[in-house]
Amino acid sequence: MESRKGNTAPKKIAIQGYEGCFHQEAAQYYYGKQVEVIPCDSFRDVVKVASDKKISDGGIMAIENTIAGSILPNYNLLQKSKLKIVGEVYLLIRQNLMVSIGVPLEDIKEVHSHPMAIQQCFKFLDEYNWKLVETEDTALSARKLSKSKSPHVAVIASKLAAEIYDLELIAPNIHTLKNNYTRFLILNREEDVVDIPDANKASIYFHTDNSKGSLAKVLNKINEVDINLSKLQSFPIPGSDWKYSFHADMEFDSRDKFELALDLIRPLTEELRINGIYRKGKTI
Ligand SMILES: O=C(O)C(=O)C[C@]1(C(=O)O)C=C[C@@H](O)C=C1
Repeated sequence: MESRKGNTAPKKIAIQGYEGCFHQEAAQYYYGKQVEVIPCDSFRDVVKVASDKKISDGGIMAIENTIAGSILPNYNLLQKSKLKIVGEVYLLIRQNLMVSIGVPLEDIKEVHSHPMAIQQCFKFLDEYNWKLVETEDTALSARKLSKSKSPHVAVIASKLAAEIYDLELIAPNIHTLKNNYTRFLILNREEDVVDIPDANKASIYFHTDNSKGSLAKVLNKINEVDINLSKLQSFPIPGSDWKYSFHADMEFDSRDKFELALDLIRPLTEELRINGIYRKGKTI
């Protein structure tokens, strides 16, 4: 299921950020414009709210970006939660520098934004001697600036945020690479997950006994059944003296191949968990 646009009742979806943030854009793409987003200050809060069926129908969480890389703590949050990945969205991110109306570039002393947004603009920011201030969210930073009207603060956020909060876009498209994409995961509670018949992607978590060649054996089996390993992320297992666990994303053209891969790698792993079976996301 790529998109749930057209479904009747608007979904209540936990997102990281506020009106005008990139998570909202991802939510509107996946669930349709009528989606009711529940703004959260942190990814931890997204997981908490998304896990609570009295408050929400799930959540959306950024997981990686083509410039700034993986958001590693989010893999851990996912691992500890009972949430499953049911979809994904790849969103083109355009970062812009904005100020209170009339503030010239020379007067800027500080730039406020989400750490991932700041990281996406280092090439531009390195040309100035501004203090970089990490905040909860791009759009919230814009909202705060619209209230404080500080003549020394600039914000990195979307064009939409500049419009909503009536800020002046002083430098557009300041992200380091044109192809600046963020991948967002669509998360549902385990009990609400329905089987997606045309699923062609899965995310798994596993660790081996850490013996020589144990990871290579797992990867060889995945290759043998003609599955494309689209991402492999390692993490230290806390308290294990430098042993590692792995999160793998796999793309396949038949569900049978994926099930076969699981059967083949299960005996080679000490723990194997399926974090989600879903349709590969579109790039928008
Ligand atoms: O601050 C926002 O607008 C967000 O939606 C967060 C976030 C992220 O977590 O990566 C989303 C997309 C961009 O990569 C920058 C920031």
